[in-house]
Amino acid sequence: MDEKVGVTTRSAGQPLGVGQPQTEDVGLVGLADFMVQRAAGVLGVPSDFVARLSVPDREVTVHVPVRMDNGRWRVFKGYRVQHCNARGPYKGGIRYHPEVGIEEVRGLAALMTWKCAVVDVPFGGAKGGVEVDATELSQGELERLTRGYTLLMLPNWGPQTDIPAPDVNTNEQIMAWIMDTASSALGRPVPAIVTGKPVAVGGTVGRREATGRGVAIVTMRMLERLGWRPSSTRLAVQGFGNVGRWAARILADAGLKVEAISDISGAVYRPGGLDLDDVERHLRESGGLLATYRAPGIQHLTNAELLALDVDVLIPAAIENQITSRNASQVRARMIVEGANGPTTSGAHRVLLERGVTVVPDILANAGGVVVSYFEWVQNLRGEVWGVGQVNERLEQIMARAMDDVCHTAEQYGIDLRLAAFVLALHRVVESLERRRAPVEAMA
Ligand SMILES: NC(=O)c1ccc[n+]([C@@H]2O[C@H](COP(=O)([O-])OP(=O)(O)OC[C@H]3O[C@@H](n4cnc5c(N)ncnc54)[C@H](O)[C@@H]3O)[C@@H](O)[C@H]2O)c1
Repeated sequence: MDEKVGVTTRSAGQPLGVGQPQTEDVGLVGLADFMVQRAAGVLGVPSDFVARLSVPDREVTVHVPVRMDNGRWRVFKGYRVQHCNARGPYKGGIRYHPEVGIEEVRGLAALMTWKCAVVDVPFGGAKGGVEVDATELSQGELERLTRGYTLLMLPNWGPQTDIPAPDVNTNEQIMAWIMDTASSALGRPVPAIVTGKPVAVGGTVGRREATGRGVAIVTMRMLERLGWRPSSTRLAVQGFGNVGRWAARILADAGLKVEAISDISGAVYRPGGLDLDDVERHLRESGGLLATYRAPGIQHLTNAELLALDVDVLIPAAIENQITSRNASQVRARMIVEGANGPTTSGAHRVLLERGVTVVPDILANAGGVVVSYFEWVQNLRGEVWGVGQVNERLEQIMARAMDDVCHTAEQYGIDLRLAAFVLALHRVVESLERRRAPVEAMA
C-alpha cells in the first residue's frame, strides 16, 4: 500500500496550509500542512507560492452506480484529488473506507507530492477514495464497484497522467481489476496505468516488502551515521503487519536485536531478542495473534508498554497518533523511525526533540512502497521484468540517498529531520515549477 489514513485539523473547504495547528496533538495531515509552512519560512518561499501549493490542481467527485447481488442499485461516492504534477504524473493510492471524505483525500494527495519529492522519484501527488465499507460487499459487488469507479475516473488517469495504487482496504486484486477495466476500455493493455498489481499482470517482485525494506534501509543508514553497532542495538516494533513484519525481519537479519513486536492484540517482549521464525510459525499455524504466542522468556505487554520499553530504536509501524504529548516523555528509545504514517503527533515530536531523540520522519522512512511502485511503472513502460536483486539494490540506492539528502539539509539549516524532509521536498517542487515557467533571463 502506498498510503493510509491520517487525521486532519482543517475544516470543510479550508485549503491546505491555511489551518495552522493550534493544538498540541495535531496528526498526520495537519502536521504536514504546518511543516510546509515552516519549510517555506526556512527557504524563503513567498506566501503567494505557498498559497498556490496549498490547493490541489484538480478534484474529481464521481457517483458510481452498482447493481448489488439482490438486484437493487446502490450509488457510491468516490473521489480523486490531483495535488501537483510539477515533477511528474500524479501518483497515489485509492482507499475504500466508509468515512473517507474529500478533505482527507485532499490532505493525503498533498502528502504524496512531498513524499515523492523527498525520495526524488519523478511523480506528483494524488489520492483517491470511495465511501464504502468494503467488508459489507461481496467479491462480485466489490469488483463491479471498482470497475465502475475506474470507468468514471478514466478520463483523468493514464500512465503519463495519474497512476493509482493500493491503500487502505484495497489490494492487488483490486489493482488487477483497474488494469483490466482500463485496458478493455482503451482497447490495448495499459499495465502502467496502475501499480501494486499482482506479478502475473505486470506487478513487480519486491513490492510487498518494499515499505518495510525501506524502513530497514533508513534505520541502518542512521545507525551508521550515529556510529551505533547493529549487534548491540535493541529494537521494538509496534505493528506486525506488512510494514512492521518486513522491517523487523530485515533488521534482525542485519544483526539487530528485535526485542519486542506487537499487533492489535498486544506485544511480546524478550530481552536479548525474539526468535522471529518461531513467532512467524506460531502466527501461521494458529492463524492468530501475538497475544496467544508462548515461548520461554517471553513477556506479554500492552502496546502502550511497548512504546515505553528500554530499547535503542523504536519503529511505530501500526497506525497514526500513537506517540502523543501524553506519552512522549515515557519513550526511552533514542531513535524513532516512523514506519506508519503519522504515528507521532506534533506535540510529541516537540517533546522528543527536546529530549534529544532522533526522529526519522514518515515521509522519508516509509517511502519505500512508492519507490518500488515507480520501479513497477518503469518496467511496464519499458516492457522489462526486473529480478528481486535489481529491485532491492535500486531501492537501497534511492532510500540511502534520500536519507543522506535529508540529513545534509538538516545540517545545512540546523533543523530537525522532519522539517528537513519538508524543506527538501518543497525545494524540489518549487524548483521544478520555477524552471518550467522561468523567464528567458533565468536561462543565462
Ligand atoms: N503497506 C505499505 O506499503 C505502507 C506504505 C506507507 C505507509 N504505510 C503505513 O504503515 C502503517 C502500517 O501499514 P501496514 O500496511 O503494515 O498495515 P497492516 O494492516 O498490514 O498492519 C498493521 C499492524 O498494526 C496492528 N494494529 C492495528 N491497529 C492497532 C492498534 N490500535 N494498536 C496496535 N497495533 C495495531 C495490526 O494488528 C497489524 O499488526 C500504516 O500507518 C500505513 O499507512 C504502509
